[in-house]
Amino acid sequence: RTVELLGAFMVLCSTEGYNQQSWYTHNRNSPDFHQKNCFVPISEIIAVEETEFNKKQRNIGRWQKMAKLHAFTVHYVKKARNHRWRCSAATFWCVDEHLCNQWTQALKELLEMQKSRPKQLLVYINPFGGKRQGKRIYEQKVAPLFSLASISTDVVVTEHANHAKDNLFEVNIYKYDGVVCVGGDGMFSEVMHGLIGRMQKDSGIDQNNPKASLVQCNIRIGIIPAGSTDCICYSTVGISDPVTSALHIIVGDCQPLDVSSVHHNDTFLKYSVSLLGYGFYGDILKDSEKKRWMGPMRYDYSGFKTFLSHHYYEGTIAYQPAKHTHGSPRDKVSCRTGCYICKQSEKQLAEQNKEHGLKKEEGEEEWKVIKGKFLAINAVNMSCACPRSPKGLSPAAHLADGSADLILVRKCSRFDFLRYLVRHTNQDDQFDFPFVDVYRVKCFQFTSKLSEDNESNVMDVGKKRFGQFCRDHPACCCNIVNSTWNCDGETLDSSAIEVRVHCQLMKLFARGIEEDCKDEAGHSQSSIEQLL
Ligand SMILES: Nc1ncnc2c1ncn2[C@@H]1O[C@H](COP(=O)(O)OP(=O)(O)OP(=O)(O)O)[C@@H](O)[C@H]1O
Ligand SMILES: CCCCCCCCCCCCC/C=C/[C@@H](O)[C@H](CO)NC(=O)CCCCC
Ligand SMILES: [Ca+2]
Repeated sequence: RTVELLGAFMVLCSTEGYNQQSWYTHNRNSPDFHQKNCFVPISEIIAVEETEFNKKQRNIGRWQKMAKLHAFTVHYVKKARNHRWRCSAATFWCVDEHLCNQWTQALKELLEMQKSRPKQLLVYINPFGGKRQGKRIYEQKVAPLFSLASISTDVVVTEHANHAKDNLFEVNIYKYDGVVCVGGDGMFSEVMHGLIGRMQKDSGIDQNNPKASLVQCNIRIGIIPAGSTDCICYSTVGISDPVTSALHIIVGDCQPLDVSSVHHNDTFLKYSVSLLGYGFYGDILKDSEKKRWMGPMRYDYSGFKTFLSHHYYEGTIAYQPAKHTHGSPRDKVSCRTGCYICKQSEKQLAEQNKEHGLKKEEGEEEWKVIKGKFLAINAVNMSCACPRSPKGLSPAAHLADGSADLILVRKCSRFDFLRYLVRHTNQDDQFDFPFVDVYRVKCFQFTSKLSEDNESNVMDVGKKRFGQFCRDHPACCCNIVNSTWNCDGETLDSSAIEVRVHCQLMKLFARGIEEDCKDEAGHSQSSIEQLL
């Protein structure tokens, strides 16, 4: 019946940007049917509108003589290469007004039934993130799409750091279906801290207790990338592109995300979803903060400088392996949309929530301890893929499996460290070095040698006399001063930390990275023939 009804229509298909338009009849038997037609699941329709014909369109072929034409336009998601989404449109027209209304009505009803779609959003824009384009990106690329999809918004352009976070403790967040942040990873982090913090406050949970069972945050966060690294957006969508992200928000996607809590001596410091990095990435960040005026380039500058300085840091790591999850960091099983490993963790989480047994178990499990000199200690909750490194720091890390990958890069030569870094940009295995170890963990603790010494009150006069460098090996680049922890792009004040992964603590408007299944002609094989 669907095909019959549509047979009565002519279709005007316009491609991305509404530039090239072509007219054709909807006839399945015509030879070019499969080239010109696309199959769009209802879940990927953005909006349906009644359409007025303009003069230009009316002057076409035999339809010119008709008294009145009736039409509706379907705006839908068009999947392009490299996970990029675009808004495309097809206008259906015919002479039968009743038929046209029936179709418009039916499609609108189907859209109404998409319950996961947001209707009201709270938007925070950081006008100073990345290349300072946040406001323009939102106004020109995102707001028109939200309006097309009939999403109403309350927009706050931030005036200072922590504006968004503080605001989230004051507003009635429960009237929104989601919070959108326009900016980079730092802006996302602010919004996440605001939302998770607010949820704990409203539920009477003390964030300073490292063992507290945190309350999940069901208000989804959407990220419109406008920052310098945009690692969280890239790792959860597959591309850093504002229009693609806006469309994932509109269709109401949902991607749960693991969040790590970071504590020092029973004091809450921060949450982390991407990178907790000590040594190399901590030093890059510390140096780059002084060069914010350089924009995203600051990371290249500080990265080069930090690489040359080649500092090692001595310390002790204790961790509990993540035995609950089925994957391992070197199994080459990437986390993709509908990930089986993350689904298994979700089931376990639901069972644990029923039994409240998690905490007892954790206390009983063994801790592994590693002492050493490290160039970098990186704990990642997700792959940390970004345009600089499309496969990321740990390519097989999972977004929502309740674990983090702990990567230890021990003291090695500059040349070896460079080989390690270069492997983040090609297909070779970056863990296949004798000086690199990687573990999948559910919690870990770190203490630097310096704080251990201070705690045991062994104050070495030599340290003071020789300043920053190691007394035993003055030429070895082994730093007596501590490095800084880089927590999702922000520095932590303490070097001794205690970290615990909270499985699926929050949710994003995303669906994880889709398996790319474009055929030669660019048609998506995974589209479901639901509508046309
Ligand atoms: N109006 C503002 N003025 C100054 N700082 C702000 C303002 N709004 C937000 N911030 C702060 O700016 C910091 C950086 O912002 P953001 O993450 O958007 O950009 P970025 O650092 O360039 O990108 P990335 O985090 O991806 O590297 C955030 O930590 C946020 O707290
Ligand atoms: C010879 C070429 C070698 C190139 C090697 C490239 C390796 C790049 C790996 C990039 C990993 C990014 C991890 C993401 C961290 C974010 O939470 C954080 C906030 O945005 N960004 C940085 O700390 C900024 C970190 C900046 C890294 C350069
Ligand atoms: Ca994870």
